[in-house]
Amino acid sequence: MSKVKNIAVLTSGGDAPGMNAAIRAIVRTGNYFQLNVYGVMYGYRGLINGEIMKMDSRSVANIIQRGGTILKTARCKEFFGYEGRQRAYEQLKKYQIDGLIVIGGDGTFKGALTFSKEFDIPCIGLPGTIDKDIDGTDFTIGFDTAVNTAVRAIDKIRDTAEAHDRLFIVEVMGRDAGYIALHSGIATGAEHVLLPERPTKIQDIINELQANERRKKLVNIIVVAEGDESGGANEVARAIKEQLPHFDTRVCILGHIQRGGSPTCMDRVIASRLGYAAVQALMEGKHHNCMIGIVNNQLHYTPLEKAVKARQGIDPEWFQMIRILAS
Ligand SMILES: Nc1ncnc2c1ncn2[C@@H]1O[C@H](COP(=O)(O)OP(=O)(O)OP(=O)(O)O)[C@@H](O)[C@H]1O
Ligand SMILES: O=P(O)(O)OC[C@H]1O[C@](O)(CO)[C@@H](O)[C@@H]1O
Ligand SMILES: [Mg+2]
Repeated sequence: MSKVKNIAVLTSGGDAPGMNAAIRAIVRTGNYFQLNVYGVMYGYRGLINGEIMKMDSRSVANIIQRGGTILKTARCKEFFGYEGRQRAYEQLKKYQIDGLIVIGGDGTFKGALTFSKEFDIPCIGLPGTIDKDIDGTDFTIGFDTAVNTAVRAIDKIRDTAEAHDRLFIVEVMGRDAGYIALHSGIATGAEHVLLPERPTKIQDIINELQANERRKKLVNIIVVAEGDESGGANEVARAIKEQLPHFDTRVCILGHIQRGGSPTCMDRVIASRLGYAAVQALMEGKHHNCMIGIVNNQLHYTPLEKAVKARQGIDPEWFQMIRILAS
């Protein structure tokens, strides 16, 4: 018999499509096993301020297909301080909550780790971020939707680039990670992909653009991750225009459209599996203070201290492939 009776769930950091599917899975699994499930509004801010409500199966009806998060989200400065976390703990005590599920990125997990150590509250993390920048999981809730949104947008940009023989520099999200850029760039046949994981050599790109011009290849798409050290699409455009002023160059920053929208099937399935597993982990008293991810299609449990920002080395072969396939 599970000792856990009352659990809470919150979403924190940037929203990600599929968070609602995870909330739904948590509430329905919890209710099925006769737990009380509380939803905390606005992430850690709502925990500190006591914006907590009981949820039941009907309160999560018709949300699996919706982007955003019905619990809303926030980035909360007070939670960085002990006093804020103590206030949060008092709220959990008030509702007799004995397990907390946090859905967010690496920052959210750092907060949960400190909180669980200080106040002995079991926490489970679920990776919810479009950036896919977390160790211990092959996928994060939201990445697949975001990257598909970027692909659809870049396909449209290519149409107009083709019509005008233009160079387009498209900036995609990814604060410190280039996964959205890498995958959307490959999937749209981009000529270049610039990522924070690899130093950008603008001069090499300029040389290749000139070589393309000589062989009458006049349409070029460069996908830049916002976190690339070159400073983003505007900076790349400025550097290129200095040497190639005759190129008809445009910049498009995709921005937050990548965070919204109905989650893909893949994100809904990942979120449902992870939400279901999170409740089971709390009930079984196993894997406390772990993030649950998916590795090789199996659930994978990573201690929160190791569920940190991932910066994978990207094999240089990928970049060679991008150049060959775009030639
Ligand atoms: N070191 C920390 N100690 C306590 N709380 C933290 C810490 N780091 C982050 N948090 C809490 O987690 C919140 C979310 O973190 P952050 O803004 O880094 O987003 P994230 O979870 O990494 O998601 P994403 O990067 O996808 O937007 C912070 O606003 C803060 O409340
Ligand atoms: O919406 P905000 O708070 O400006 O955050 C933007 C950041 O969040 C992310 O979308 C991740 O959630 C990053 O790709 C981006 O740098
Ligand atoms: Mg983060």
